[in-house]
Order: sequence, then structure tokens, then C-alpha cells
Amino acid sequence: MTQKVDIKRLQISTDKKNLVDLCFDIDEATALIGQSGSGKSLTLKSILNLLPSNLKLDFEVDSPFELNSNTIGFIPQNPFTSLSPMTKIKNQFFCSDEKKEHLMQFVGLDKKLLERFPNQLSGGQLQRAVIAIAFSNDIKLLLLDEPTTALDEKSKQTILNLLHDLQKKLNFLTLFVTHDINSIKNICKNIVIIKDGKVIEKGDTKSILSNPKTSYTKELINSTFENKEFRK
Ligand SMILES: Nc1ncnc2c1ncn2[C@@H]1O[C@H](COP(=O)(O)OP(=O)(O)OP(=O)(O)O)[C@@H](O)[C@H]1O
Repeated sequence: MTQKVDIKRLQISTDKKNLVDLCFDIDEATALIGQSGSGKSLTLKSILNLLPSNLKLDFEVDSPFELNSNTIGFIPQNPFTSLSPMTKIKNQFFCSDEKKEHLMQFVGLDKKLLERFPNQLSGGQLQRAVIAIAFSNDIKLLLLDEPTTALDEKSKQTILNLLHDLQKKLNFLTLFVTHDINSIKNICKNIVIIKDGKVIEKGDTKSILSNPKTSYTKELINSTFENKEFRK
């Protein structure tokens, strides 16, 4: 497994106030969890170097690889808007035809779908294609921004199972951003809970779920997750 990415300081501010001030590791698969407005998207945008220009970033990171578009794959929330609508799926990859076909097979899609335009795929198929495209490069880090929110329950499970499978077969780190603890319990080994741009709790998934330290974490767990298997 690739060594961890150690985010020593990630501070985002406007000229009037601090929005985010975090310190955490991306170790194997890590979930970043918080309610709306807690700073999840801004954190991802900082790592992707896509922060809006009105915001100031102070970022200190210790990473075993350079963080750039060749090493990072990004899966956004909505597969319907994340691909170019007028471009066939096959032309949205950045790799050889042979690798495209291999990646499509890897995510469980028929290679014939390479010839289609995005609007000719279902939501679940499209998100699988987006994941395949993210692996065009030999990525070291996969960032996921609520990747199942726009999908129905069955497609959601397919995508979560696929991610679990990919982690077992390929060597990459994962940062999974969500407000839904339930969706990451089988995928992420670690959880970082954030509130108002600050880490309020972090640790391994099992202990956070079985023994949450703050009422905010308890609320997040209770709102999304019947975690009977962790509550003895
Ligand atoms: N460009 C910006 N300028 C000023 N403030 C911003 C900007 N973008 C986001 N914010 C503020 O920063 C805070 C964190 O926003 P962010 O989008 O990271 O939240 P989030 O946790 O991703 O929320 P959600 O789950 O609703 O997407 C919010 O208070 C938001 O209003």
C-alpha cells in the first residue's frame, strides 16, 4: 500500500474569516465526514488546486508522491454533469484503446458502451465509467465527493461494492467525502469528522462508530446509520 499523505496544515480563509483549519492523514482509505457547510468541498478543491480565487490557502503536506492531475483521480457527486456531453465515452479517457477496454471491463461495463455518449448510459453505468476514466492515469490518490448521492439505492450499492473491489485489487489511497457515515463503513478504515472547518474527532472507523466521543458525531451516526453491528 502506498504510504499515507500527511496533511499537516490546510487553512482556507477569505479576507474576513477563516473557513477551514484542518490537520489529518489520508491513510489507506479515509473518510472526511461533516454536515453541510463544514468544509468538505473546499478541502477537496484545495487538494485538487481548484480553490476559488477569492479564497486564500495555506497548505503544508507531506506526501510520498507529487499531488497533481496525473496522480490524483476525482469522482464528483453527479455523473450526469461530470463528463463532456458531446464527447463519446471512449474519447474521455487519457490512455490507449487497450487500456480503455480493460478499465471498462474492470468496472463491470461492456466495452461497447465506449461508443456511446454520456446521456446514453444510466446513472450507475455513468458513474462506473467516470471511475474507469479516473484510472486512465496510474493514480495514487482517489478523491470522492459524495459519489453516490445522485444515484438510486441499487446503483449506490453497485458503486460502493466496486470501490471496495478496486481497493483490494489496486494500490491507491482514498479520501471519501460524505455526510453519510453508512456509505463508507466497508470502504474506509479511518474517519475524520469535521465541523465548521475543524477536526472534532478522528480515528479508526470501527471505534468511531462504536464509541463516538461527541454529540455531533452521534448525530451524524444516528441520522444515517443503523449501526447495530457496532453497538453491543
Ligand atoms: N468561494 C467562497 N467564498 C466564501 N465562502 C465560501 C466559498 N465557498 C464556500 N464557502 C463557505 O465555506 C464553508 C464550507 O463550504 P463547503 O462547500 O466546503 O462545505 P461542504 O461541507 O462541502 O458542504 P455541502 O455538504 O453542503 O457541500 C461554507 O460556510 C461556505 O459558505
